Amino acid sequence: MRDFDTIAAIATPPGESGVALIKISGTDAKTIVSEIFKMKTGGIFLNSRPWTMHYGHILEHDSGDVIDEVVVSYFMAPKSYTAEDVVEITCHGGYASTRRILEQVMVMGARPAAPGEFTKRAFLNGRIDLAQAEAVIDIINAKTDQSMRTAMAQSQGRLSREISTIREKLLNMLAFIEVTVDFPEDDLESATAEKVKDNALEIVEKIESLLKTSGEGKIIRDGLRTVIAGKPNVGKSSLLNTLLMENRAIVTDVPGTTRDVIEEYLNLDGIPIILVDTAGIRDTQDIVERIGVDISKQKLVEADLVLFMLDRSRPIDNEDLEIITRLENNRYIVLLNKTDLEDRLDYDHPILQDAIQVSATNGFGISELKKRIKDMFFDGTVKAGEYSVSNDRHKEALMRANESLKDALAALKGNMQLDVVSIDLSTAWSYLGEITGDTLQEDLIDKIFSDFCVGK
Ligand SMILES: Nc1nc2c(c(=O)[nH]1)N(C=O)[C@@H](CNc1ccc(C(=O)N[C@@H](CCC(=O)O)C(=O)O)cc1)CN2
Ligand SMILES: Nc1nc2c(ncn2[C@@H]2O[C@H](COP(=O)(O)OP(=O)(O)OP(=O)(O)O)[C@@H](O)[C@H]2O)c(=O)[nH]1
Repeated sequence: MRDFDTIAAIATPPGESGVALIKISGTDAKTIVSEIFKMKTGGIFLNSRPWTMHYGHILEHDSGDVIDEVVVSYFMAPKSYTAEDVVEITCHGGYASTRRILEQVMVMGARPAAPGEFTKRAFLNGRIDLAQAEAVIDIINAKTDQSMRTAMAQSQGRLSREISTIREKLLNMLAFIEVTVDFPEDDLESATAEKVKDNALEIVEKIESLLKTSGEGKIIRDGLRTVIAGKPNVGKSSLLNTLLMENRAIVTDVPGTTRDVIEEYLNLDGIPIILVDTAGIRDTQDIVERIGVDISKQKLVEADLVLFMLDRSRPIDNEDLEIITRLENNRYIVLLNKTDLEDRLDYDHPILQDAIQVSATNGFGISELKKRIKDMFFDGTVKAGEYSVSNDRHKEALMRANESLKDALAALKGNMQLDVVSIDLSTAWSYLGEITGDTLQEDLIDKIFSDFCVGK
């Protein structure tokens, strides 16, 4: 194991809570805490057995003043989260206690941990691979049970095992080719080519079945960005409220949300939906409103799905048509709202063909809308209990590996030299290794961990 310096961070969110956790990892973790921890038993923490918890008080080192009442646990390397010595201090939740304890830990020689640094050490020390480390963030970010299941499966090595199996197979193929090339007198070329081809086809099939899950996988991990669009006053906000009333998931402050755009999480039978309510789109001279309208237009561009709403109690006008022209590049569902009022629509317009009749105020048609969304994005590629590829980085690596394998197959078909085929196979092997972090450059690895939160 590599020898790193000792790092520390508060692992729980800032603010008031029942308890808070301060994590310390590295060779000096135990010595550092020993200096400031007075155990109730009178024992010395430095001599405590691993994987035990101890009750006592954290003292300010210089004055000996009691800072807080705590429970301290000790995990001995390599059986800990980071695979280093880890000490965890559980203190009373709150700004003052956590800050003062962390300060003492620093005074004793620890350094503040960078975002994701604990998990990064678990990776660098070989306890988990990169795909498993990435799953840790996905677990933290998971908004629905379904998102959580996918992330947990990945953190337990589900994808990594599939990738390792394929990479081993590729290595065997490479070894096989090498033997053939080294002993040309045995005239094994064509038999080897045949065998390599069979194996490559098998791997392509495996990779493609993984790739097939990636569309749904991404939605399960990141959520389906669904923008409610339409003219002012057609009932967009009412729809948002009706949808949220039944199935509100976790309400978070999504960064970048402006006053004019509301973003909320909705749990649609396990599918996380980021519902975006936009300002009504129309031409306006009012500067403030125009900013809102411009943001709405931008949100349309970023949407996975647009719910385009019309007020059924009024004829379609130019303002509606102007929004329709913007929908050409989006997947959308047309909603005809206010079905409780008199119908004044002219149904000639082609966009109205598959429209769903709803009432945002009395809930009419809402279950049909939900079903339509599910049918549109989930064709059952991901079956219950199956793992899906949810991360764009993994998807890209799989796609590149697949291309290299296809190059190898083309070379075999063209009766190219077997060592040409070897190059393609080892390129595929290398791309797949990026997923588990075996062949990824250090700066890219650093970037992945920098997206974590401090204390993870
Ligand atoms: N107190 C505490 N709770 C926590 C965490 C933590 O770091 N501390 N976790 C932080 O995410 C999660 C649990 N993740 C963990 C992952 C690995 C190990 C660990 O010690 N693994 C060793 C030993 C396993 C064993 O005893 O067999 C290993 O894998 O070698 C601990 C926690 C959630 N709860
Ligand atoms: N009768 C009836 N009224 C509705 C229905 N849905 C919304 N409304 C009413 O239509 C009006 C406008 O609704 P909002 O939800 O604020 O419309 P909006 O599209 O968000 O409007 P802007 O924020 O201005 O873009 C309100 O008075 C709602 O009560 C419906 O299904 N039936």
